Amino acid sequence: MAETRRWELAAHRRLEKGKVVGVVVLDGWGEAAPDTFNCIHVADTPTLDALKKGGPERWRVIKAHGTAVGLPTDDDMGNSEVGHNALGAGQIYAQGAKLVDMALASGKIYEGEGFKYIQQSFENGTLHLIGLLSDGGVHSRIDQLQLLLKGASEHGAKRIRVHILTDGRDVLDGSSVKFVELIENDLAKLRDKGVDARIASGGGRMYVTMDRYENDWQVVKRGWDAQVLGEAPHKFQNALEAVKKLREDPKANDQYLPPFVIVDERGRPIGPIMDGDAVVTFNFRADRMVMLAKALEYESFDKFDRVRFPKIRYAGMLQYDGELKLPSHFLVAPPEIERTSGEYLARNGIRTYACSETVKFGHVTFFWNGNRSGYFHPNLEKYEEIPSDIGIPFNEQPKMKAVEIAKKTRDAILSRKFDQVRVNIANGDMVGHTGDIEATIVGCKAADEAVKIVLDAIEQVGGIFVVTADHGNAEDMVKRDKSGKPLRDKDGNVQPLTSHTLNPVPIAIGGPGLQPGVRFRSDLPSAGLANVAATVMNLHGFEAPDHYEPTLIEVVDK
Ligand SMILES: O=C(O)[C@H](O)COP(=O)(O)O
Ligand SMILES: [Mn+2]
Ligand SMILES: [Mn+2]
Repeated sequence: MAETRRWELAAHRRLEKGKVVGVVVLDGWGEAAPDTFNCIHVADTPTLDALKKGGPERWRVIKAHGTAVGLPTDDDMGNSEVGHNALGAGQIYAQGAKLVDMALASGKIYEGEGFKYIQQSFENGTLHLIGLLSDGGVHSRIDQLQLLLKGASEHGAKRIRVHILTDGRDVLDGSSVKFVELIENDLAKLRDKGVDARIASGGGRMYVTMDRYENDWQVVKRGWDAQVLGEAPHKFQNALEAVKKLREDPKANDQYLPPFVIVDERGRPIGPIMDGDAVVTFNFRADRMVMLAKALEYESFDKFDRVRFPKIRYAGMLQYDGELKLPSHFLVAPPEIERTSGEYLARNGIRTYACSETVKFGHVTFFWNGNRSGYFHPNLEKYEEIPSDIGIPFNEQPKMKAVEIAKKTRDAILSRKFDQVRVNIANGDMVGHTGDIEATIVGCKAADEAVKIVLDAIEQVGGIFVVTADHGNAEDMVKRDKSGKPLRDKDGNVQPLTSHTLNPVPIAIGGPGLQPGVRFRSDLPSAGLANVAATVMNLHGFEAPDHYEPTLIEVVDK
């Protein structure tokens, strides 16, 4: 069926071609009731407030979590990968989390090429499992790791080493202890069955291993030293003691725990990665595993000194980059996100500029284009990255590069060299993840200022804007009870919510180029992020392909 589809898009019956369309994605910017823990509400955000007044015809909310973005259930919060995939692809795909669930439930994971490949190391080598240890469901899920541990041992793994990355970002800070206990319990059961299974190393996800978009290779190096070389500044006899001890530092935070290795009575690391071993990175999400995948797989590599490059059999939980075919072995085939709006528009001559700062750059390029790196049409596209701050938590620089991104985008708009400009403004999300309420308020204000710069430029060229978000975060910064009341400890302190939320996100359209009769339809109350691509195509003057989720807009006579 897909092969017979044409790439050429039909002209829209009512909407003209030739307007510059500015698509702004506010990362981590959900819609929620006014509240002191709603940083978007508390912050001074005149631009977004004005857009909201355009509802219901030019402002509304759309779903950004759960099944609306291809996640297993409606209890799953949205995230950048699935959010930008849906925004760019215009279609809802079963995402990595769900595909892994299905492969584990059916047992097919053990019959695939990837598992058969690593299995060859089980006789004489160790199986290493590296990944994020939590039930956040954004990059990985602990229940999938538990099933994989059991399944791998039943399929011949005799010696297993788990290299954990503590979370505190997609889940509450401090929850690392309970997740380590859970896995230690499972490993003890495996040991009872004669499998030599232990946690071998660990560290906080933002400080060890899980950098993204090559922002800071030192993060990956710290992980490499612990996981592969068995070297780290902290040494403990077991992981529970490690996490508990490291958390005694008053400034400790699961996201940033320093690297540690587990050692035996004689102080020797119990699980460095050696020649002949098998390695699985058990995150299903790509962005924060690609860098490690390169270090594990590429013979030639110059990002840091690996000291030792063990000859291993390596598989990702998924293939993380479809264009680079990385890693070349994987346990579960990733969703085949095809016929994205980026590809359609490039093939129909639309000139596109995409911009963000490093920590979100791949969101408006790689994720937007269906986890595909590179351009569709280099002559028509320009992707520009503004370097992010390195090595500081974002609550220390909450304005991030919002204004710089907006100014570059303004220049791109005013150059009139592009038909679409697409940006991601990171503050609501990146500062929201720190749990620092004051800083998040500052970040939201900066994001609003950046939006104004882009909208002013759109105004100058007679263009159209679409302002939306990929999922919630900054609009709710506190852990709540079932009735929605903030939970307080005995001293009256609230527990900051560092994660994303289940809230819907706003979408606003406008600009001088928007024809007077264009408004949001009222017959799609459950629409979600995947409905945005068809909307944007319409605003470029094209009908959307019929396999896309329906457009959010209609044109009425005025
Ligand atoms: O990777 C992260 O920073 C978080 O786990 C999820 O945030 P994102 O989906 O907004 O990137
Ligand atoms: Mn995001
Ligand atoms: Mn986030």
